[in-house]
Amino acid sequence: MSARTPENNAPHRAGFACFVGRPNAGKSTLTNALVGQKVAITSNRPQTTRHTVRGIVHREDAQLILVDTPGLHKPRTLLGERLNDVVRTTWAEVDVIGFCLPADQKLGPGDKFIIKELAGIKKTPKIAIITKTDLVASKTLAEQLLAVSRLGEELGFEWAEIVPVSAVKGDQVELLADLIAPLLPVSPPLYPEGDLTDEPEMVMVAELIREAALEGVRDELPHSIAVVVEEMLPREDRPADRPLLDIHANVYIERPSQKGIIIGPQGKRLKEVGTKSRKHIEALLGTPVYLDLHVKVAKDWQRDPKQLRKLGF
Ligand SMILES: Nc1nc2c(ncn2[C@@H]2O[C@H](COP(=O)(O)OP(=O)(O)OP(=O)(O)O)[C@@H](O)[C@H]2O)c(=O)[nH]1
Repeated sequence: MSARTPENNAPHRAGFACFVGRPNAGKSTLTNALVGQKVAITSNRPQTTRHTVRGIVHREDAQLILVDTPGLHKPRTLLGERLNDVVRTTWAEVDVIGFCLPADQKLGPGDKFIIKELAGIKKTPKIAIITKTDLVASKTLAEQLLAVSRLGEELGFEWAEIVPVSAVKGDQVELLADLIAPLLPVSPPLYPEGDLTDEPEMVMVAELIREAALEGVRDELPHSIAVVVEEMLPREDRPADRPLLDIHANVYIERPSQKGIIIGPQGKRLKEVGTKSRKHIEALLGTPVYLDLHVKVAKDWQRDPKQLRKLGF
């Protein structure tokens, strides 16, 4: 395959970019908007992105592989420490780092903590992305642009670009890809066209179930939920034009007392979780799915290295 695009003879580029920023900054939504399909997990609850999900943007001139990391935060548990390690490892490996700052939130200590860490990664170009621009007036946006530019200066580095975007409205999302592309190394595509992610399907399915399970539950619960897909098998004896994929998954919680919250009265909540996540899974895999969900207690799994490994951390 040639590493040049036909029209302008510019070399083809390919590489990795990751979005960083405080929880809820809009990183997953932006990844999805760039890729054009739901691959990253979005939620209005902080720190729901556990796995490094990659979205792949295929363009004529470049291939952008987006690595979505969990938020960097003060570790309270073994899981927290592992998450921070994952973040730092990712940062050191990518070609471009996009720092996401929501337009509707003041630049706070959390952002400064992250930007300070970024300043230490000298070689990698850093783009400041002001997200959720649809939520603010242009004056607020202008102030935010200025604030982030000044903070870079204070910390002794210059942003390669500063871009305002709205992933929800699709404003400037294409422009962001245009700006990232030239910062990637000259390279032929690294993934076959059509691949949107290389995350194993079972992990993505587990994330979709976890996302549905998190919706509307009490604040202390999110960190206590883990989902493991035990089995994904095509149902036998189905006509070729009516396939069915059987998926068996376990939803793990930490304490027996949390069971009721997840399952709900007469199993109503769990049923809703199943219905909702099944729709997303079917859209992702492009096949009808029978989803079998079980709730299990794995006592204090966040503090137990053995259990963490079993649950995929
Ligand atoms: N209005 C508006 N809301 C947005 C936009 N982008 C994201 N959001 C919302 O902001 C919330 C957080 O978005 P996510 O994409 O999950 O944020 P994240 O940074 O990936 O969050 P973590 O996974 O917790 O680190 C969700 O409720 C999104 O719908 C945007 O462009 N406009």
